[in-house]
Amino acid sequence: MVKLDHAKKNYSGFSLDCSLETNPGMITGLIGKNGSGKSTTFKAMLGLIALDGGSVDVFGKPVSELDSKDKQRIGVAFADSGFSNYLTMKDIWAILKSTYVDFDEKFFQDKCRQFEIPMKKKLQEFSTGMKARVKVLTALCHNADLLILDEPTVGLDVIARDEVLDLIREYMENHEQCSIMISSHISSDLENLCDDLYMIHDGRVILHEDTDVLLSDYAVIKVSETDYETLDKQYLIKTKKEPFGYCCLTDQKKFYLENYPKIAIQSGTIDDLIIMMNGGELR
Ligand SMILES: Nc1ncnc2c1ncn2[C@@H]1O[C@H](COP(=O)(O)OP(=O)(O)OP(=O)(O)O)[C@@H](O)[C@H]1O
Repeated sequence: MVKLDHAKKNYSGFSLDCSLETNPGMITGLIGKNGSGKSTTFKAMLGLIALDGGSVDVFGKPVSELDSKDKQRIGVAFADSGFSNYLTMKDIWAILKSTYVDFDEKFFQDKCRQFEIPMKKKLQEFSTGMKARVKVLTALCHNADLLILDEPTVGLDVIARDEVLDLIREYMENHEQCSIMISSHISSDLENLCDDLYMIHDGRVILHEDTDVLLSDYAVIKVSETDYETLDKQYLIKTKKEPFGYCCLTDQKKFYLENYPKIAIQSGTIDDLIIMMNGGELR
C-alpha cells in the first residue's frame, strides 16, 4: 500500500535513505531513537517534503500523483494535530465532517463520549492525553485505508497509552484490509501491536523483521572471553565487548540453545535488540 524505495532526503547533518513497505491487513512499526528519521520518513510517505532521490508509491502510484479521492483514503496523526489551539471539539467535528466524505459521525461521537472529551473547551485547555486522543480520533474517523501515525503515544502515561493503542487495534479489527504505519521510540508500544517492525538509525533501516520472529528467534548471548573464542559465530549479527567478555545478538536462538546449553542466552526484548543494533560491531 506504501512503498519507499531508497527515499532520500538531505538536511545539514542528517541524511535519510529509506526503503520500506507496508501492506493491506498489516500494522507496520517504525522504531528509532530521537532524531533517527521517523518523522522525515512519514513526511516523505505523504509527499510533504521534496525528495532528493528515490521514490515513494502510495496505493500503487507515485505520491505526487495522488488525487483528492486518494487523499481521502489516508488518515494521519502527526506530532502537531494541525488544528488551531483556539478551536473547540465542536469546531473540529464540523471541519472533519466537511472535509471527509466518509466521516463516521457515530464513531466520532461515541469515542468523544467514551474518552470524556469536552465539546466546548478550546484545544489549548486540553491535557496532553486529551490532545493525543483527539489526534488519533481525527485519523481514525473517516474509514481510511491507510493510517500514518507518527508517535501517537508520545508524552502519555501508561493508561492513556493503552487506550490509544486499543483504539488502533480496534480500528484494525473493523477495517481488516487497511494498512497502518506507526512510529514510536517506545518499543513495548509496538511489540504488542505490530505485525512487522522496521528499526531506523541515522536515517537508515538497520533491521526489518516480523515481530513474532524478532521475539522468538532473536536472542542476546552473554559469554566470557574464553567461551567467545569457541563460539560458532556464523549466526551472530552483532557483537559488543563488555567488561565480562562479549554480548552478542543472534537471529538463531535455537541453534545456540541446542549447541551451547551452558552459556547465558536471553530471549531478546525489542529494547535489547535496539541497544545491540545501535551499538557493537556488525559481524
Ligand atoms: N526541516 C528540517 N530542516 C533541517 N533538519 C531537519 C528538518 N527536519 C528534520 N531535520 C533533522 O532530521 C533529523 C531527523 O529528524 P526526524 O524528525 O525525522 O527524527 P525522528 O526520528 O522523528 O525524531 P523524534 O523521535 O525526536 O521525533 C534530525 O536531526 C532533525 O534535526
